[in-house]
Amino acid sequence: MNVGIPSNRRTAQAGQNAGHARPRSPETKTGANRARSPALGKSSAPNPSGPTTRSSIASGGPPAGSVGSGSLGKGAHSAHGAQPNVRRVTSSTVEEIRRIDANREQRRRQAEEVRRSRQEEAALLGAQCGGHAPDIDFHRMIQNYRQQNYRQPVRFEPLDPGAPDGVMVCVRKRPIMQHEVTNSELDCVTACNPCAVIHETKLKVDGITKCLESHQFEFDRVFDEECTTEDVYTTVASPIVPWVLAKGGRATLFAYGQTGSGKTFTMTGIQRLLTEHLFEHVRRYSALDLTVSISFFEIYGGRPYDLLNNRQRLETLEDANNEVQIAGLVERGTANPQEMQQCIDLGNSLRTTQGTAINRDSSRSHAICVVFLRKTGGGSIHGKVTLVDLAGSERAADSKSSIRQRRVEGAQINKSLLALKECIRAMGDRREAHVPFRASKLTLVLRDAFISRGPAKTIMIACISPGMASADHSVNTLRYSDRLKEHPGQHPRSGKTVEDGDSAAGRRLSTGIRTQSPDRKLQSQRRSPSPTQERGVIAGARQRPNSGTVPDLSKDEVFDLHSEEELLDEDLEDLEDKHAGPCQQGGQGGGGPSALAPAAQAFPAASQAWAESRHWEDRIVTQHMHALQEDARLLTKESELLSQVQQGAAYDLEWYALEVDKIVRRKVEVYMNLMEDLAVFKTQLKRDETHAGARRLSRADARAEGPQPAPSTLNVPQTSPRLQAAMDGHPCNPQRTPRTPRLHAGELPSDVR
Ligand SMILES: Nc1ncnc2c1ncn2[C@@H]1O[C@H](COP(=O)(O)OP(=O)(O)OP(=O)(O)O)[C@@H](O)[C@H]1O
Repeated sequence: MNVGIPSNRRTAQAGQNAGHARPRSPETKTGANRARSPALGKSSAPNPSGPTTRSSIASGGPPAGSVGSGSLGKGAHSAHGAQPNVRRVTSSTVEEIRRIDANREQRRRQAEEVRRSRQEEAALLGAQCGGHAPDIDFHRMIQNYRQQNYRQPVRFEPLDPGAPDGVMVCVRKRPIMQHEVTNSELDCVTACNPCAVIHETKLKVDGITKCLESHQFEFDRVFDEECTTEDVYTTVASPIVPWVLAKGGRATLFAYGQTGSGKTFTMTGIQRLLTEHLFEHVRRYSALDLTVSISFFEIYGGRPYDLLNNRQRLETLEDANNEVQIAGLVERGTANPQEMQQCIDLGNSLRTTQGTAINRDSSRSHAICVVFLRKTGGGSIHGKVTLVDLAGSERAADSKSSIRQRRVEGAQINKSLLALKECIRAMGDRREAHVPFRASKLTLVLRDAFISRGPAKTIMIACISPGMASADHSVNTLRYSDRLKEHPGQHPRSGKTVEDGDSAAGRRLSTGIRTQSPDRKLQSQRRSPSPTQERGVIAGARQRPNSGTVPDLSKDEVFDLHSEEELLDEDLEDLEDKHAGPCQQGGQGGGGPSALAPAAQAFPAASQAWAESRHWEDRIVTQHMHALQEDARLLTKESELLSQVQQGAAYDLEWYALEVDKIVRRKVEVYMNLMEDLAVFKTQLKRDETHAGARRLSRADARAEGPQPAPSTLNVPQTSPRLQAAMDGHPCNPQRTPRTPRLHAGELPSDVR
């Protein structure tokens, strides 16, 4: 009601409202509401029943037709003396309508413009990426971050091996690869020496709004994708050569990182460059009278194999001085760079590689190339350079896409990498009296490289992939590397996460070992430790919780490692037997034919179940991947639909509702199918477990009683309580849940209908 408001103030207010998109005043609201009434459309027509003003209604005047303008005003003015008010209210209402229309039109134009420019940008980006445009919004966010935080990279100064710092950590980012571009992946790593930033792309809790989480780290040197291996060598490795010669020191250089991140690429380059450089310096230091020799071996599945001797299986022994010796390891003398390079090439060609989901040519072992500088004649070691190309750390998800053997390898690799980290950290921590070298074969054979009587230097090159799909793994790699630099009484100097901060859970991830759920932990605790557990330092840490042997290994991690190890014991036996090459047959500990073969002969049902399980294992992972991809596609569609409606571009709400309905139905269908397959898979797993139990029992019987009992006389053991509990409690347990019928497109399950 405008009663009591001076007319001149109301006019001014109406003028203001027309000019600015401000919240409506009560009067403009009234005007707008009235404007929507059909009567308003006829306002210019003469009104026979006479005009009515708001003041007249307020004052109890006669009700009449709609508010109008033009001729309408005269009678009203003469009758009630209120025409100026009518004109003003009317004109403000019309103006309000016009303003609303104009605003809407402007919003529509703006939305259209944004859409067009987004499309143009996506097309441009798509053209740059060979038709596979990555997510344009994330692309913009990363570009904005780079623009806003740009600073000149610090020049690459060669590392000083004489510096007191324990471990030097450098990072190398490889260029984005064609297969990543084809998968529409974004480059989500900003490398600017000495900083490395990983941008993780995320959706907020509403599931639609995109946001960027940037993890910042600082290292001794950070090499971007433009840097060549020569740059890395000159900065990181070349200062080591004169230092080793002059000081008689021992230098160890690691390449660490996710599978496919460029470790082998970097390490083979360093090996090649070192060959020339080393001989050059040996000539320069001719007064020392040194010879160069080389050993090259790999650790696969926890066992060393000689790469310069046809992959002969080796044994690690400890001598009277507690020094680890690798019995039978060949050491080849090399007179010139060419000979040394030939040895290196031979070793690299014999290394165990396999195609994985991430890398077509993935190294599945730790390759250790040791270059000795020995006194001519005397044979004592003057200096030593150890180049370690570590096997790629993996997420469980990466290895799941491969066969079981890859998973077992992956678990072994992660276990040894965890042990390596703990050793390096324990050495850096002066409070640590004990360094857990026995935790893995890798650390055991490297013990000599770490604890030598003379000067020693350790350098880690952390390799990271730039792809968005690897972002979480790259963060883990950098956290792992960052923590190598921690020293007592100091805070970690970087590893800052913009937004959420560095959560404990995130830190745990950096160990490469999953954290257990409380249930699983409890189950692990209940189980008695296996003999293998009691060997390593992890077992020691468990027995002496206060000894500080493994300083920050959380209990979760310890238990996880144990259960993982326990689960893998059987598999590793098979794996090692399978891996033994022809050269090992009949040799020391030679595996001979695969251990699976006799078992398969003895238990045809077991081998069939095993084969079926492998089939289902692959199938379930593929199905899950497809479900996720479909879900992601639907989510994108859903968010586009929603934003269209929110921007007012889609007016057909019926169409909108139909589209949403279609999307939701499809989602239900996809996940119901997956659940159905999961139910079958769980049955397979149970059968698998039963057969494995039978095999274990048979082996134990054979060992205890001599001849192996006939399969028909076997007592098939019950499924383990752990698996039974897991299956009983799981919604997909086929015994508990009736098998869901496969849905056809557009059909809804009965409980959803
Ligand atoms: N800096 C680089 N420049 C160009 N290509 C690179 C670079 N780094 C790695 N690559 C390429 O990336 C691919 C994977 O690299 P590489 O095999 O070295 O990875 P990796 O970390 O050793 O993997 P894995 O642990 O699985 O053995 C190879 O094709 C390699 O040529």
